[in-house]
Amino acid sequence: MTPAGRRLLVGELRGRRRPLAVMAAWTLAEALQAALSVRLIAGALDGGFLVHRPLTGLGWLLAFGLVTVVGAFGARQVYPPLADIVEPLRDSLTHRVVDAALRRPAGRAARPDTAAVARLARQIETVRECLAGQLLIIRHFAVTLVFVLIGTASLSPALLPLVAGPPVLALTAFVLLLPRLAARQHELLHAEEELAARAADTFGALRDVVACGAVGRAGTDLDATVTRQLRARHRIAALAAGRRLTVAVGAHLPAALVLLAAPSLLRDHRLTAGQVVGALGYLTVSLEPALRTLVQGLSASGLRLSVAAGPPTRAGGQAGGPGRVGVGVRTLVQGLGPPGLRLSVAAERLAAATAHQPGPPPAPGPGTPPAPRPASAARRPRPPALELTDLAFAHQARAEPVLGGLTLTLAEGEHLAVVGPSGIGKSTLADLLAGLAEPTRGTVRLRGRPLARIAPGELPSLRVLIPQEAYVFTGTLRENLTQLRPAARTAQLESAAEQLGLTELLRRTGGLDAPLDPHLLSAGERQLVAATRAFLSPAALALLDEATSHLDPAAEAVVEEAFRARPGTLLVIAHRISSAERADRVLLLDTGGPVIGTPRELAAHSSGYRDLLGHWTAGLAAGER
Ligand SMILES: Nc1ncnc2c1ncn2[C@@H]1O[C@H](COP(=O)(O)OP(=O)(O)OP(=O)(O)O)[C@@H](O)[C@H]1O
Repeated sequence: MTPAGRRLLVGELRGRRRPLAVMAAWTLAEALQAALSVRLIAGALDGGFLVHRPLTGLGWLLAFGLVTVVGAFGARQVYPPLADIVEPLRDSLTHRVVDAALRRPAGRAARPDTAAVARLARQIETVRECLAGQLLIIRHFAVTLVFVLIGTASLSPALLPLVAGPPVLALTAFVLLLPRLAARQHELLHAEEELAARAADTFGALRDVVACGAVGRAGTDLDATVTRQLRARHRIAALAAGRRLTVAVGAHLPAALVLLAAPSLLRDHRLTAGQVVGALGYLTVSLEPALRTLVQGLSASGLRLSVAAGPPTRAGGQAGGPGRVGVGVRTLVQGLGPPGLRLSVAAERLAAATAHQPGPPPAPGPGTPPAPRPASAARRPRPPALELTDLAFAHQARAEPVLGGLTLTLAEGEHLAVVGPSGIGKSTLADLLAGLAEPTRGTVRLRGRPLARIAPGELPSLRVLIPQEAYVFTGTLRENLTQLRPAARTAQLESAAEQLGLTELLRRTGGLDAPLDPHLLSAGERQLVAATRAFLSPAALALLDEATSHLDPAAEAVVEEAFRARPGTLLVIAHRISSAERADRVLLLDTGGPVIGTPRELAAHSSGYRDLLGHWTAGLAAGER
């Protein structure tokens, strides 16, 4: 247990001396039964029924019944003081955690943590339940062991060495095993959290995964995480087998030794049949269940306690060394790391489903010669970069269409901003242009080619979509940035990083070839990586769907300026007014129908655009943007 954890628990328990003392007193009453019951049965046999004095035997049994009632009453009375210990502990922990959480400064969270309250309650419940369980288990075992030893010695001192040695040996082995079990438990939790985080990242950024043709890579990543979790589970299963051995050595071995020694001890009149039955009773009825409960309880609820309140794990935002068992108040306050969500099956299926999917053919590199054009093509005027004709889309045949017939042409090199109220269909438009959704009616043409006739594998070389939820995979920054242009040289990568404002991240993470852990990046940094990857792609059409929403306005301007300067056409679904105002033209999607014009024209003639400007400006004034 870490010093912080020990301090927390000791501090909490110190204030509860009285209930602890009451609990100890009732424990003694409960233990009286364990200590006397077998002795009384042996007395009934040896002093009563075996010597043909049934009334004496019944007297012993009556005493046995009384002791059992006292023991049961004692067992019942243990719970009120236990509640007096753990219930205030829960209140105290909740108070400390909430207090610390409220005082914590708002940082640049990697992503919003909406489940924090539920996790907080669960972690505290775990600590409370496990602490109560631990107190009961340890108290019960200690009392049982002492009274089993005293009871056995009172039956026959000759049995004591046979009964005392193995439990002590087993306990020592178990105590030595506990830290390794704890370490394995942490390892498993870590693997489960990593899997949950990776699955959430991948599923959350599925649009980006598909848009940048990284389905195979995402599947491989998930597969590796699933394998790590499986290995951790195997390791913990192997260690868990050691717990059964502990019970066998601690309780079954002494019973076997008593049975082996009994014939010679009976022959030498150093032992009676009743004493043999009594000793076996102590071992099988009292010691074995107490030891089994201790071993299972400590390695299950004890490790749960250590994990619930132990060091934070990587997915929780901090490195935590395995094997550090403890109730860290800092962890309770800060961490409350993501629960080990059991997504392994889903992730395994995804990995299996994507393992054989063919990826897109490699995008042409900078040095790739352009495809030969037919002689007649040289004479034809260059087609527009993007042409939408009567484009309509509905999610279902009888559903209200999201887009109802949009016609629009974008020239090569043009910069269009798309604006409109939430839910009007901006992302749907981006999906249609990226080929991720099929129009219900109308056509999309990229440089004159109908999108519907372009093979999916060719799409990444023609258009690139950067959605709000960016996909960054484990590997190096170089691998992430060259996903869409594998042949990009270091100088190109560095220049792109410079233009998009990624240099600081490059420096912090240790350069292009240093390992990159996506979970250590903020949402904005992930967007920067995705934007730089898209910037480097050979696609002439870049579609930014609120792709810079997690960046501040200055960083957003840097990214958009870089894309404006890049050869090709730019369509930005605007997140801020500044973004729309930078564009050559603005497409307003509104309930009254689409309107297009320069920012100035729309401000002058479109009441819908003016409404949006007002909304944005009010937001700015309120400090929202
Ligand atoms: N899979 C779906 N099935 C049915 N309706 C959907 C589905 N996905 C989106 N919609 C609906 O389609 C409409 C357009 O959604 P879309 O995400 O394109 O809007 P948006 O303008 O991008 O919104 P926002 O600015 O909030 O991102 C919304 O009303 C949305 O609820």
